[in-house]
Formats: sequence, C-alpha cells, structure tokens
Amino acid sequence: MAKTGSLTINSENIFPIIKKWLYSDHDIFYRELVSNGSDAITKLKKLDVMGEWQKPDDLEFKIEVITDSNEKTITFKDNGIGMTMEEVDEYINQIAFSGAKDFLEKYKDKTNEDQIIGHFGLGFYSAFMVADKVTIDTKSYKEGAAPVHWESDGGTEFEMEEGDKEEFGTTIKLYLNEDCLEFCNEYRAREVLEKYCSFMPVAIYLSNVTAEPQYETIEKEELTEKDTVVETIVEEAKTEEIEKENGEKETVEVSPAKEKYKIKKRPVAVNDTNPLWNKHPNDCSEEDYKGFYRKVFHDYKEPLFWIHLNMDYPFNLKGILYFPKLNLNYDSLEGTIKLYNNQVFIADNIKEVIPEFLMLLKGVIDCPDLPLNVSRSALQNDGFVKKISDYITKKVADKLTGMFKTDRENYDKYWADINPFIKFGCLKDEKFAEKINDSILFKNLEGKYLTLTECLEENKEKHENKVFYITNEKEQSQYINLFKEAGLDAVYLTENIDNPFVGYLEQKNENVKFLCINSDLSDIFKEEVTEEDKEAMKADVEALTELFRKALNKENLEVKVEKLKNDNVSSMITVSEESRRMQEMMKMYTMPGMDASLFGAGGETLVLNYNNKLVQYVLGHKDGTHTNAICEQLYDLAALSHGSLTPERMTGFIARSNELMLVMAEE
Ligand SMILES: Nc1ncnc2c1ncn2[C@@H]1O[C@H](COP(=O)(O)OP(=O)(O)OP(=O)(O)O)[C@@H](O)[C@H]1O
Repeated sequence: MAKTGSLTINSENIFPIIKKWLYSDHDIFYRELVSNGSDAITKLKKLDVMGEWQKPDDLEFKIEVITDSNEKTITFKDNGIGMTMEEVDEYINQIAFSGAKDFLEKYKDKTNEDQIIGHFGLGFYSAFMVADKVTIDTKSYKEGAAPVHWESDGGTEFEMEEGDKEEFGTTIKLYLNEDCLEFCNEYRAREVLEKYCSFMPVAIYLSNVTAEPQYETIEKEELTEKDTVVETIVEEAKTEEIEKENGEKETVEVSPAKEKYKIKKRPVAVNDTNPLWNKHPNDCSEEDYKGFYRKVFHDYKEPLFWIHLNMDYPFNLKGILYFPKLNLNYDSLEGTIKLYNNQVFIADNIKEVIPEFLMLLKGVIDCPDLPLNVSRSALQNDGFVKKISDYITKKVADKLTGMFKTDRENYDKYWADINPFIKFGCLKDEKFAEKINDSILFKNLEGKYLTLTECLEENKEKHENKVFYITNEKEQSQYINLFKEAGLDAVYLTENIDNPFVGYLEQKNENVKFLCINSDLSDIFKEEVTEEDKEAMKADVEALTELFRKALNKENLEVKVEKLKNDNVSSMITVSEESRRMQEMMKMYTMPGMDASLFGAGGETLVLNYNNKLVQYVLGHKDGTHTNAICEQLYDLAALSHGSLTPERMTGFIARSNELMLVMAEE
C-alpha cells in the first residue's frame, strides 16, 4: 500500500523564495546530496567499528554520481546506512521537509546580505531547486529491511511504497527542470564536484551514461577482479636478426610474446579522501605541501613557507596556511582561504571567521565545530568564532616570530614578499601587531635588513632617533646619492602600505622621528655657516630669490640658499614632511585626475647651492642673456630629480635644453 502525504508548506511561497536564495550558488545541491551520502557511509563505518555490523570484505564504500543528458537526470548513489520506511518517513517526510519550512519562516524576509554561511540546513530539500521530480530508492543495512521507493513531483507532495532496491544504501535521482539542464552535463558536474567535494572523506566517482565507453590497456598481471576485460591483446614476440662471429645470421628473441588486456577504463575518484591537512605535520614532506598548494590554488609559483594548523582542544581546527610569493606589480594582493567543515567545502574568504589581513594568504581551514547554520551577522558576534580567529592569528604570528628568532637569514630573504602582509596585519590587528612588533624589518641603503632598534643603534651618532626613509627610489636618487656620500643611512619604505604604516610606526615609537629622505637637507650635507657668513650672504639670498621668482613666474616660490659640501649639486627641491604626507593623503582620497595642489598642498622649497658655479654665475650675471633660461633650467632639473615635471614644464624644458645646446654649439 503506497503511503501518500503532503507537506504543510505552502508551495506558492516556498519556491520563489528558495530559488532566489539559491540564485547565486544553485549548484550547492550537489554538495548537499553528496555529503548526505558521505554521512550515510560514515555512519555505517562506525557501526562496523562498533561491531554492530560487519562490512563484507569485498565492499568498497563509495558515492557514485551519474549524469544522463538524454534522460536529463542526475543520480546520486551511495552504499551507506540506507533507510527503512519509518526512517524515510521521519527523516525525509518530517525532518527534511520541515527543515525547509523552518528555513522559509526564518529567512523569508532576509535579503542577500544576510546570507546563511554555506547554506547549511536545507540538505536533501535543495534537490527541488533544480529538479521537478525526485525519487529515492533506499534499503536499510539492517537484516531483512524492506526497500523503499519514494517520489515527489515538485516537492510538496510525496508518495512512498515498497521498492525493489537489492543492495543496502540510497539512490536519489533528480529529474532536472528545463532551466537547470546544465547540471547533467558531465563537465559541469565535474566542476561542481571539484569545487565542493574535492576533499570529502568517501571516494566519489562521476560517470556519464551517454558518453562513449572509454578503455585502457593494462599488463596481464595488473588485472584485478573489478576490471571488465573487453579484449585480450596478444603481442607477438619481438625478434631481431643478428650476425654471428662466423658470419651466419641468427634470429634471436628480444622480448617474449605476451598478453595484454583491453579493459573498461577504471574509474578515478574525483576527490582526495585524506587531504594533507588531516595528516600529522611530521608525516608531510616539503614536496607534499608544495604539491597540495599547486593542486588547490593552481599557482605555479612556489609558496614561500607555510603553517600547518592542527588543534584538537578547546576546539577542533586543522588547516594549512601558505605565504604566497607575491608579484607586487601584477598580482592583486588578494589570497584565498578556503573554509571546510569536516572536509566539505563551505566557501572562500569568510571574513567573519578569518581575520581580514590573513586573506592575503592562501590556505585551507577545516573546522568541524563551526556553527555554520547561522547567518553571517550572527557569526560575527559569536564568541567562539572570535576564538577561532584569534587562534589563527596567534599561530601566524608565532610562526613569523619563530622564524625571525631561529632562521633570520631566511626571514630576511622573505621580507620583501611578506612585509605587505605583516604591515597590513599590524594596522588591522592590535594583538598581531604586539606580537610581531620586534620582528619588523627595514631594508637600508646597503641592502641590509634591520629591526628598528638595530637601525637606531647603527645611526645613533649621525642622526639620533631619526629614521630617514625612501618612498621612491627613482625619484629620490639624488638624495640617496647625497646620503651615501655623507655616510648617512636611510631605509626603503616604498610600498603603498608603507604610507599608513609610517603613521603607525610613529604612533608606536613616540620618540622616533620618521622623515622622508627629501624632506629637508640634513646639516651633514652643509658647510658650517657662521653668523657673519650669513650676514654676508643675505643680499645674495634675496637677489637669488627674486631672480628665480621672476624667471619662473612664481611669486610665492620658497627659495633657500645653502652651502652644500658637494659643489656639483646646483639645485634641489625639498618637500616638508607634513606637506608630503598631506599629498599622499590627497592621492588616496581625492578623485583620480583631481589636482592635489588645488587643496593647497605644495610645501616645496627650492634649495640652491651657494657653492655651485652655475648659481654663482646667475648671481654675477643678473641681467645676462641666458640668466632667465638658466634659472628655469635649474628649477626644472631640481623638479625632475625630485619627481616629475608637469606636461607644460616638460615641453618648455625640452625646448629650452635644445636652445641652450645651440648656444653652446655656436660659441
Ligand atoms: N543518502 C542518505 N542515506 C541515508 N540517510 C539519508 C540520506 N540522505 C538523507 N538522509 C537522512 O535524511 C535526513 C535529512 O537530510 P537533510 O540533508 O535534509 O538534513 P541533514 O543532512 O540532517 O542536515 P543538513 O541540513 O546539514 O544537510 C538526514 O539526517 C539523514 O538521516
């Protein structure tokens, strides 16, 4: 007698809502049905271990996914625990369907922002998102259990009767609706299975009933009972004719006759049932880690190093985090952290669980204890989730500080790659910052990597509690040379992140001043000037200021005249530290194309070297024919070595340079 029933869900409202909910990842039913099969097998395995059931020796636990594009169906077949009729009634008719109802009630008013992590909690019912009709054929593992056939058209009414399934386990067949036919395409199926099921604990085999059968040839001794032989291939012995010493020819056998078998291609599981993160770190080789990285992230560049997370208490968490090799010019600074729940993929980069700065890394995290059937906003406020996230942060900091202490050579080597990550971490996470503080490095002019303490110590004599830094090696090359000549040191802080990071450093180290290398010319470059000298120069300074202001048509130009030790330097531009930072901020916050000088940035000073011959020439020939041109040229040269010229000034500079050369040529 067939049992029929209907659901108390109102079908008019459930489908539009659930379909909308699944709009972004409606492939998720694959994961739900495969993981139900995997759970059913895990349960049976447990019964075997407990001695309540005995696994037949020749049984291989597996899940088969069979696509049929002619019939427009997908079949999920497991040899797990199966269900009796009472169980189908309870688990499917009541629980699965009522789960759908609860879900509907809870989330019907929610928008996409409040997505449920990984969409857990709907399980079997998700089949109806893609299928018009679903059938279940199941048979419990229990002795003498009767098979059950269940079917439902549309997911609101069902029919259940005794079925004809012979082996224990469950087969679920989805008759896809017209909008979702893509899912019975074998390649699409493989793609989805690889996304969600790559590391599930039970072997998953995908097959396509409409595909041409595939074969492979094996050696005779490789044949196993599971193979289906289609043909026996007899390879004849191979012979060769050789010439004996006495000149006679002889035929010898080089390889004997042998038989090979053409067999049906052996199925290959789509998943790896024992992912590397589950193994003990001592059992994993460097090659294992690198291979796993390549396979999961399809990144041909080798990772720098990695952290194997392995925690049982107070919560269960396993995973591997890789520090990727960054190519700052081309790669966006975005990594991928894949989150799993008992080897079932949930989603990438769930920021509620994984600290934001760790998203620059690549890795996998499997945390079976995560409460995933709640919304994202609830996760954010969950104390347990916070503990997980703190644990991961701590482990990462420990790895880095450990390496700094015991393997400084490599740490120095990695610094160029890992520093954006560490700096971002310092800005984002106070606890991380605290731990990592003493392991932050600065690359100096000699290319050595120093900590802040080391840096201050080395330069104590020359510039106490001051750190000069370079933000752009090319633009600041003139200053770098001056620093080198004077035996001064500076550090490279040239990444985008360094701009906010300098602010952070100053905040943390109140007594240390951080100055951009072009912010002011240090006294070390200057000759000592007595008060009398200053008095004597005063008129010249005024004259030069006026000359340059006039020549450049810049009334407010700041001009400073210094006696620089290096008399080859004629002119330079310095930008006060405050103005430079202001400009950086402008760059970050103003619209592209907006001129930052509109906001009163500037703060430039033209420094002229009193010891330079050209400067002296200008002073001696205030009304000379070329004086104006020289003034302009000196300014442009200073601006060029400081950065760049505006398009107008560049055009003028090129024209003027040509004219000056002509003057030289005509002399
Ligand atoms: N392939 C299967 N073999 C045996 N029992 C199954 C199978 N699929 C589903 N069930 C039973 O039906 C129940 C309901 O399944 P459903 O997928 O809706 O929810 P769930 O797996 O319990 O939870 P989740 O919502 O997290 O998936 C399961 O708990 C299980 O007892």
